[in-house]
Amino acid sequence: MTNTTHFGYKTVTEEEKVHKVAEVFHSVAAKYDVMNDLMSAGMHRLWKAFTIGQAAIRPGFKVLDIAGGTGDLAKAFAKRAGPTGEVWLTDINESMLRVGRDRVLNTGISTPTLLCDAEKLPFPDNYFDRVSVAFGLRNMTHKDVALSEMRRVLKPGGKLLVLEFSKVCEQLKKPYDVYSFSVLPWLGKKIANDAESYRYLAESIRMHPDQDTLKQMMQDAGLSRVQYFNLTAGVAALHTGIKL
Ligand SMILES: C[S@@+](CC[C@H](N)C(=O)[O-])C[C@H]1O[C@@H](n2cnc3c(N)ncnc32)[C@H](O)[C@@H]1O
Repeated sequence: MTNTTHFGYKTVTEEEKVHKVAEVFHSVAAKYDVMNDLMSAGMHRLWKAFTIGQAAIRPGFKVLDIAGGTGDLAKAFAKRAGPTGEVWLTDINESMLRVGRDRVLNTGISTPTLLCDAEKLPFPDNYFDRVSVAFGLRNMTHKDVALSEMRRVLKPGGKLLVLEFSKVCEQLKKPYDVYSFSVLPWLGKKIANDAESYRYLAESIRMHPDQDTLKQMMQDAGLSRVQYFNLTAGVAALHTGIKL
């Protein structure tokens, strides 16, 4: 039997979802950074700065950034881990990873870069001090499998950080819906000539588990001391958990 899942509001086979997500990120890779700044009015930088603070990377740390895309987190982590550290920039999508690798290299930092699926991480057990995933989990087909993989590769005492769009507070719901379903696709069309990918973005955010559901999923994956921080009234949330 073919398993189905969702791609935004559409029901698709799991295989179709993987292809469709790949198409979205091949299509947006070149304009991804400028669109991020425009769509969030630069706020994604603050959310990432908060995540970097919570990661508390020390020199020598081994860090894995999953679905790292254009490399914002990996770049910041590599600066903090220093020459004795090891920071991996990974993503399933070659177009995104290529942009990320070049951006990181342009800052004079060299990080290992690897094309890989979060659901099958090619790393040993108990290897990393920190694992991060920013705005990536939403696109994964088997989020439970990906979260277990993230836990597996963490060292005991290591920390997982999941930054993702989340559920906004009630007062913001209406204006946020108007913005997401009208302004976002329009901006996508104007800037990246791709309204569809940005419609998918809005839909996939609505389909993503809310703060408490994701917290439970992280606990189910075996993480402890799971907590979350709402950012910009829940537009995004950072979840953290420890592998004991
Ligand atoms: C919205 S981008 C986020 C990029 C970057 N982390 C950031 O915060 O700007 C989502 C990324 O998730 C990646 N992705 C989707 N499914 C994945 C999977 N199963 N394994 C690894 N990466 C995946 C996509 O290729 C894409 O680069």
